Amino acid sequence: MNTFPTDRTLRIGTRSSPMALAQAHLVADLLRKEEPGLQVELVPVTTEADLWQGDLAKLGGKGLFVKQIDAMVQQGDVDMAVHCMKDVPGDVAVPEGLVFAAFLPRDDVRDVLLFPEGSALRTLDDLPAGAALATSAVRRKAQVARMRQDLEVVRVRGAVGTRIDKLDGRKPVDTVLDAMIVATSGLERLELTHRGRQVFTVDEMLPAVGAGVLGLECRDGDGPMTGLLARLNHGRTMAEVTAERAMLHGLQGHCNSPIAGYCVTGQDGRLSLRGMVFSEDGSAFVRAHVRGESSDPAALGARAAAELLGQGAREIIDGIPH
Ligand SMILES: NCc1[nH]cc(CCC(=O)O)c1CC(=O)O
Repeated sequence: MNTFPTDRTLRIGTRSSPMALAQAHLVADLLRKEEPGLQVELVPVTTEADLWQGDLAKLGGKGLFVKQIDAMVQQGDVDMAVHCMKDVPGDVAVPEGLVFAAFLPRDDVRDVLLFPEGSALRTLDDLPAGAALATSAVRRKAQVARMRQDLEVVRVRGAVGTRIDKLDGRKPVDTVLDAMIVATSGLERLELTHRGRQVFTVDEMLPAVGAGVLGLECRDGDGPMTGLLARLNHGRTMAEVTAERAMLHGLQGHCNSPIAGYCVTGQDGRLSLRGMVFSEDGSAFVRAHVRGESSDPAALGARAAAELLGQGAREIIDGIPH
């Protein structure tokens, strides 16, 4: 078995948000368990995208959260990065010289509805007409509109904890918020699961490509590092994420295009991939459900994309301003 040099400190580049730090700590613990005595150091960075409170599209759009950290890995400032695969753009290749050497077993992929602290409300149906529902994800907005057309969807950005502070009125907002949707796995990583009320089924709200998956990225040519990370890889999750991301790549969306994609491995070991592309308000959408062997997840993703495009996904994507 490949061992990591004992005289080398492993540096993990991470965003400085509480969720990102929790993820980096989790990975550091897993690495130390794998390689007892390993020296691990976290290098927190506040990215430009974290500082910017406006519309992300105006700052350069997708991938901003990961770009700065990727550059640090490329330059050798750090040895590796932990990324939420949901935040890693799927329309472009992984940056030059970098590789995802491992994916951790997938966490809960479902989205969950929260209410302000102390609220007696429990479900989306409990909200009165015109209530302000916070989310900045176009995918969530489109799918919520399919369940409730009468809500006002409000964009709220920032780290998950900050968003919840806004929901509870601890941080200022332009609009008083009546409810909010976040990722279940995000709540778990912040130890805030008790705040979740209605957990949406994947049929009600199809997850984002890569939801609930942490990817461990390092330099392609760093043998000891890729060798160590490979030992943490979860093969089934890797196949599922590869299929979803191949679908996303085939669709070539933009940062305002609501796209959902979710692949699971069946009892028989075969992959089952569902994909959907929505118009902004969810009133128009296309969907595909394809199955295939886990040995070629990228082909399955390409097939899902082709099917969605055949149903008019391009027109829906191009019809949304960006
Ligand atoms: N866009 C931010 C982001 N990126 C990943 C997660 C949650 C964890 C995950 O799905 O991997 C979140 C928070 C959220 O969407 O509520």
